Amino acid sequence: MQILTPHVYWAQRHGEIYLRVELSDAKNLDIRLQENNTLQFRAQGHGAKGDNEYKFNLEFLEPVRPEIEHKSTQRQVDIKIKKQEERWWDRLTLQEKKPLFLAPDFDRWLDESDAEMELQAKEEEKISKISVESRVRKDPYLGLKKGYLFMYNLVQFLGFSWIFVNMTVRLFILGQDSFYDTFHTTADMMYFCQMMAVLEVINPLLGLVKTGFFPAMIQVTGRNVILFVIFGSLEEMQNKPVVFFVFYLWSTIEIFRYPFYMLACIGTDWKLLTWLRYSLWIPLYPLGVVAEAVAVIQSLPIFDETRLFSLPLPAVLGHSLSFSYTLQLYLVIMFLGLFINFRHLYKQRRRRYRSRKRKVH
Ligand SMILES: CCCCCCCCCCCCC[C@@H](O)CC(=O)SCCNC(=O)CCNC(=O)[C@H](O)C(C)(C)COP(=O)(O)OP(=O)(O)OC[C@H]1O[C@@H](n2cnc3c(N)ncnc32)[C@H](O)[C@@H]1OP(=O)(O)O
Repeated sequence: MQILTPHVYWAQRHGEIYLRVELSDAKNLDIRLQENNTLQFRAQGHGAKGDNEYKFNLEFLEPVRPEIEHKSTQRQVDIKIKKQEERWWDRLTLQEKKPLFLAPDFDRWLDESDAEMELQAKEEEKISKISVESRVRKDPYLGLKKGYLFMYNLVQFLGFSWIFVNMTVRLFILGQDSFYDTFHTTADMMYFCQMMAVLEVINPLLGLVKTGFFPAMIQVTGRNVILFVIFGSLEEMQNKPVVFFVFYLWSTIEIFRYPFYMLACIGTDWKLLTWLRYSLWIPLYPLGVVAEAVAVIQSLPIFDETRLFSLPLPAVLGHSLSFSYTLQLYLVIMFLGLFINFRHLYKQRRRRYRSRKRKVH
């Protein structure tokens, strides 16, 4: 048998040398480092000149470690050698003239600055992994917290879905007639969901979620004023079509927001659901505030008439101060609340899409 030289391709990193020997189905591999820092390769296989014995020697530019890793596949033999010192080499071999059988491995090739960036990225990844692991280790109740949040979001999702489906089915069957008894058919579930929603103000206070306390407070208080004070305490309001629009707008966002949070609890993210959670509020929030404002305005004469919640006044100032004045002030606060939460949601949307874009590049 003739002894031939295979084609050898090489690339380096600061700490390693990679060699790719073009020899398929290599057998009887004998790869060793000789004392003079020379790699000796010998094997039988199928190379450029067919089935044969192939060999080559490479005397490295700088000292390498004696342990050599190699893997023979059907197509090639991959060799990894560790440098004694982590340093960029100007060339592979001690002899200046490049051996004819040796060429750069362009699949693996990086120049020094690219290799440095790769090294840096690996370091950063290692550091962030360590910090995530230590954060997880630091909080022994993380599983419990996630479990609680998951259950909370699931219950809210089921509640609002029930309201949404119920209203939609009734709308298809009864048409506009369904507007008038929305309250009687769905109020109990809405009471339950909105009472539970108070937890959304408590959760950020306990550090369970990253939500700001103030936006959550505005959201929950705003809705509960409408539900419990305007609709709940005035029977005259309960069969007005405005109830339908308010409940429909509230539940439309929630059937997307809560599943989005459920997925976040298990570290999952569905692009379409995320987009809906961070986009649907753009039309729904102003519409919701307008519907709520209509409900408040419609309730003003009823409060004037019934004197419900009116404030007793000394006789010289008149009989009592109607609750409708408080509600007129509330109308102004409502649009202030709309502005604060609209800005908050806009920032959350920008933060979400900006950080995702950064992750992609
Ligand atoms: C002080 C008293 C003031 C009283 C003032 C009264 C004035 C009231 C006027 C207000 C008008 C209200 C009108 C309103 O009722 C109309 C409507 O609702 S119409 C329908 C449309 N509505 C909406 O779209 C709003 C829906 N609501 C919300 O989006 C939230 O309630 C809000 C607080 C506004 C914003 O949510 P948040 O700040 O939580 O943003 P994110 O969703 O981005 O979440 C931030 C991170 O926290 C994680 N998180 C949050 N909650 C949970 C949870 N339950 N479970 C798990 N994880 C949660 C979330 O995943 C984010 O994490 P990361 O940053 O890692 O992604």
